[in-house]
Amino acid sequence: MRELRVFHGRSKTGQRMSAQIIDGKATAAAIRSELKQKVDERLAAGGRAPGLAVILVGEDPASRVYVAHKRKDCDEVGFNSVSHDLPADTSQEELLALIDDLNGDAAIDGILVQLPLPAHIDTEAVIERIDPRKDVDGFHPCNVGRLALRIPILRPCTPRGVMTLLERTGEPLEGKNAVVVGASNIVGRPMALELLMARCTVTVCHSKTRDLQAHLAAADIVVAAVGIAGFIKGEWIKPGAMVMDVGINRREDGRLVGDVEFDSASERAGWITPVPGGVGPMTRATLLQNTFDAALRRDS
Ligand SMILES: Nc1nc2c(c(=O)[nH]1)N[C@@H](CN(C=O)c1ccc(C(=O)N[C@@H](CCC(=O)O)C(=O)O)cc1)CN2
Repeated sequence: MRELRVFHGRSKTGQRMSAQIIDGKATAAAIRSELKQKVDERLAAGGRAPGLAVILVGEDPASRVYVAHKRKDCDEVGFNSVSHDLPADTSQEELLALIDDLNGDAAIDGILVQLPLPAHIDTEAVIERIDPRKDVDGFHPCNVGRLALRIPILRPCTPRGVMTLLERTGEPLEGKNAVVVGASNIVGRPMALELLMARCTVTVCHSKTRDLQAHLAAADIVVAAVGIAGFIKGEWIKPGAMVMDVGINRREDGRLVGDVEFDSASERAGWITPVPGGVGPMTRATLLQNTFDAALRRDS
């Protein structure tokens, strides 16, 4: 794995570590650089820049940061990004009308509506209004359905990003026991479909799962997506497991941590993603890949 940072030593808190750290930031940078080259080639051949519309409704501080990063990423790779920052009291009808306009806009290949939306807006209705061919988040029922049928076109960004990281380790995935902790629509469920497509044996655990530790004890791959800091303890990890931490939780002291106790898990895991710098940057890079793929498909 080109971007792999191997770390056999001691962590900041002095813990002995044996896991190989998967550097999502470096992998994401490599993907952006590959895309930039493809965009340059496309422009040189007389094509147009892929266009991404990014819609933000309201003032959620984290969403503002994520959206700003996505726009910056577009600039870096030469995409045309169009911003729609709407006030928190935007009605559902206004948002749907904007999506209708963007669905019909020939310069736009991808439409992204940053989540979460304000409570008065029906998120499912908004996602379903996006033309599936422009649904670069991969959340539309058509795209999730295609993934379930193993004929994906646009795949949800975080799970696709996790698969990219797993694949770039060079470890065979086929036949491995994979446990996904969390069953959300945007991560847990599509993650399970991705792992199944890679021929893993997949278990999805959630808040009603009876013996999480027993499932994890057999897990060669763990994907943690619960949104609770340090929820998964290091001693629950099977020695040598590949641990992919999707959680991004801000502690009271301001530090960002994942859903997995990193130091203790690093002593047992074979591979592990850090937080920050693991899966998060891959979500952004995969959005760019999806937008490029959508542009190619619309042109063909
Ligand atoms: N329409 C969407 N909304 C949301 C998605 C999504 O995929 N589509 N996912 C999350 C938020 N998200 C992208 O939008 C996202 C979150 C975090 C990161 C990231 O790079 N995190 C960094 C740390 C960032 C920080 O310092 O705060 C990291 O983990 O290293 C990227 C994308 C919910 N909404």
